[in-house]
Amino acid sequence: MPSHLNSRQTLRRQLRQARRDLSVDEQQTAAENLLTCFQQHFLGVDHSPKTPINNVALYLANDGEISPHLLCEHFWQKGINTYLPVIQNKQLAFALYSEETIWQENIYGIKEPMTKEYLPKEALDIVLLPLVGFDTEGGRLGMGGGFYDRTFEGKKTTEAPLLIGLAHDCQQVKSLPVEGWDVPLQAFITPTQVIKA
Ligand SMILES: Nc1nc2c(c(=O)[nH]1)N(C=O)[C@@H](CNc1ccc(C(=O)N[C@@H](CCC(=O)O)C(=O)O)cc1)CN2
Ligand SMILES: Nc1ncnc2c1ncn2[C@@H]1O[C@H](COP(=O)(O)OP(=O)(O)OP(=O)(O)O)[C@@H](O)[C@H]1O
Repeated sequence: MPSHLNSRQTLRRQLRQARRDLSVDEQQTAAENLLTCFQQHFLGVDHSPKTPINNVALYLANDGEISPHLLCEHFWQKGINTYLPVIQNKQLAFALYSEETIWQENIYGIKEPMTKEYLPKEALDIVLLPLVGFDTEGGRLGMGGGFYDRTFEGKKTTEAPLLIGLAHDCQQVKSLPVEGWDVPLQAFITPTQVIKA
């Protein structure tokens, strides 16, 4: 195996362990500070978004990932529609997430909405992505399925949606080994900082 792929695997293992080592209390505090950080950077003084947001994709936290559930509550209060990824032909489709959602589990045991209705991905304003590691250049290391990369392959940074990674601070690395298929993200939000790539 080429050494850069090997180092990707090693990094993935170390960074997954680091986020799984966080306590329940640390996870709760991280989720609260993530919401504060998001609000400070994406909302104007009057608490409305600086640019209108209608549709946001997020995820259900798994394997120590920082949880966007407080962001989700905030979106629901604002009448913003939220969507969750559903694995479809090695890509992701985005299904509405509401109080009425009926669930199924994907092959990794992560809950997904059970539906055949998806929002075209271009109609999403923001996608909040889970990640294992990130760097300040927009580099993202995921779980290794390549799902987000396949889904947004070829998307220009000026085209919707805005891709924003959510992470614990312990998931930041100096520089990630980049692969040709990696889709760069526009920003990362952690409990303490917003990093624009
Ligand atoms: N919360 C969340 N949802 C998500 C993602 C994610 O990273 N986080 N995904 C982002 O793409 C997709 C799922 N991708 C995943 C890829 C690998 C594993 C995983 O646990 N792999 C195991 C091996 C499991 C097996 O092969 O049976 C492992 O590496 O330990 C989980 C999710 C869609 N939904
Ligand atoms: N656009 C693409 N077309 C075909 N294969 C792809 C594409 N993007 C990624 N892959 C494949 O997916 C595999 C996993 O990629 P990678 O390790 O970058 O996933 P990841 O970003 O960590 O995962 P995820 O986005 O699911 O969290 C790679 O071996 C690569 O061959």
